[in-house]
Amino acid sequence: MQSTQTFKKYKPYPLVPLAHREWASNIITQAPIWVSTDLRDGNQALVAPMNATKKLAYFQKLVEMGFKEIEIAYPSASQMDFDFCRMLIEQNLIPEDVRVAVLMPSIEKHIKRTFEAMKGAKKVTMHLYNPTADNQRKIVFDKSKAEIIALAVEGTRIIKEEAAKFKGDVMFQYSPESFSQTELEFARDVVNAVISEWMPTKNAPMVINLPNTLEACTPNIYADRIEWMSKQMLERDAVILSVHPHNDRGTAVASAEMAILAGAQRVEGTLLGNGERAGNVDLVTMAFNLYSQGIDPMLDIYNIDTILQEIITLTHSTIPPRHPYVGSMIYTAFSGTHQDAIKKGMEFQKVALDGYWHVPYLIIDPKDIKRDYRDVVRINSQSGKSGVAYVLKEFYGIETTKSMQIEIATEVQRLCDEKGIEVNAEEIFKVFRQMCKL
Ligand SMILES: CC(=O)SCCNC(=O)CCNC(=O)[C@H](O)C(C)(C)COP(=O)(O)OP(=O)(O)OC[C@H]1O[C@@H](n2cnc3c(N)ncnc32)[C@H](O)[C@@H]1OP(=O)(O)O
Ligand SMILES: CC(C)C(=O)C(=O)O
Repeated sequence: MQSTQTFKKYKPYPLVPLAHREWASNIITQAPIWVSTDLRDGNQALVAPMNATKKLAYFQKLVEMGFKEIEIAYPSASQMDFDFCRMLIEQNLIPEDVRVAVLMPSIEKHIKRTFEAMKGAKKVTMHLYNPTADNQRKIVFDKSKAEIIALAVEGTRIIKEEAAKFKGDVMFQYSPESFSQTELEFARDVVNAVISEWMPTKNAPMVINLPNTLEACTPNIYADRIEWMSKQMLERDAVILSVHPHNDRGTAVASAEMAILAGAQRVEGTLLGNGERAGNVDLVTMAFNLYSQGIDPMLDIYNIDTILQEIITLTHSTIPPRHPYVGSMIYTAFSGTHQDAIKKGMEFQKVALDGYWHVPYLIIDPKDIKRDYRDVVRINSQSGKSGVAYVLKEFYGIETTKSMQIEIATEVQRLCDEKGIEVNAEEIFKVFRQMCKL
């Protein structure tokens, strides 16, 4: 093995001084406020960002799924983004119950341009961000902590001034971008300075969004940070605490879930986790995680295969076969003992009286998302007699005795070994016919 010390250039992530940690004893009992950022954060990561026609088709899918808050653009970034906002507003394409969100930097001309883009919108979230992490302050902005706070407060002040003239309902959102690498005390100071400038009330709350911009710590530490911030924030009752997890360490879903345990009320993410680098948090997986715990996900995920087919066409992406809940292989077992348990579980499920799902190895009932029970078992050299019996029953309605199953499975196994790949139902039926001399 090559000897290398390069790992030493990475600093370990600091622990959080949390005296009485509460989140670890909590459970999730309801869906958070979902915010899709597919059309902004998701879109900015595509090789070919969507044009207005594609964005509109995507927007309509998000509405169909039941999203009530959708980040649609960074309007001051490009004419395309600006025009997309105008199109939605002027053609009255935003349903009454949907709030659209737009992102802007703390730069006066950008803020004014953003308000111009949103003129006529009935419900809008004006989302201000500026990076706050040490490396951003020093390297990118060459600003002191006090200057970074001043930048955030000045942006807030300008938005407040513009919002006072705006006809629609404005929700203000602030993100200390790169929160995940910002010293906690400083993140608190920036956020509290912004809250003090905006002065939200219980009846007119604002959003504080704490992004895991570059996911750099384990989900438990992110949760500690969220709980710490939640306890240190001014006007907590007038703040909707939001999170925006990214997936750099591959743990965005866990981070988001633990953040909810720690007090987050709102989650920003994308369908299938599209987004910068390793992506944003995957809201489809999050919604199904709630669903599989008996919690209403508050999103229409029942036609998810149809919706996602349209989404991946728009973004030129694919769904990995092992993607949780929605991959093509998620409800399929090849291995014999799993197939045996599934077969027995399916039989038990037919007579179960308690209304709950009991089938081993299937996280949810595939029928809930209109998948076919036939695909639950596929046969290769790892399969056994129960699997073969399952296929004969599902595809041909053939009941087999245990001794027949052993005989057929032995021959099917020989065939699989010979072919080195799975055998299909037709081939299994052929073996059955030969054995039974039909
Ligand atoms: C984590 C996120 O996803 S944040 C969103 C990221 N999305 C995007 O960047 C897409 C939209 N961005 C853009 O269109 C452009 O970057 C713009 C219009 C914002 C700025 O464009 P330009 O003026 O050409 O500068 P550039 O793209 O190089 O951006 C860097 C400048 O913005 C400043 N800046 C970056 N973020 C912010 C912010 N939130 N508030 C204020 N200034 C900012 C940087 O300090 C730098 O300023 P400098 O030129 O004085 O050094
Ligand atoms: C602007 C913020 C919310 C962002 O996109 C991020 O931090 O990833």
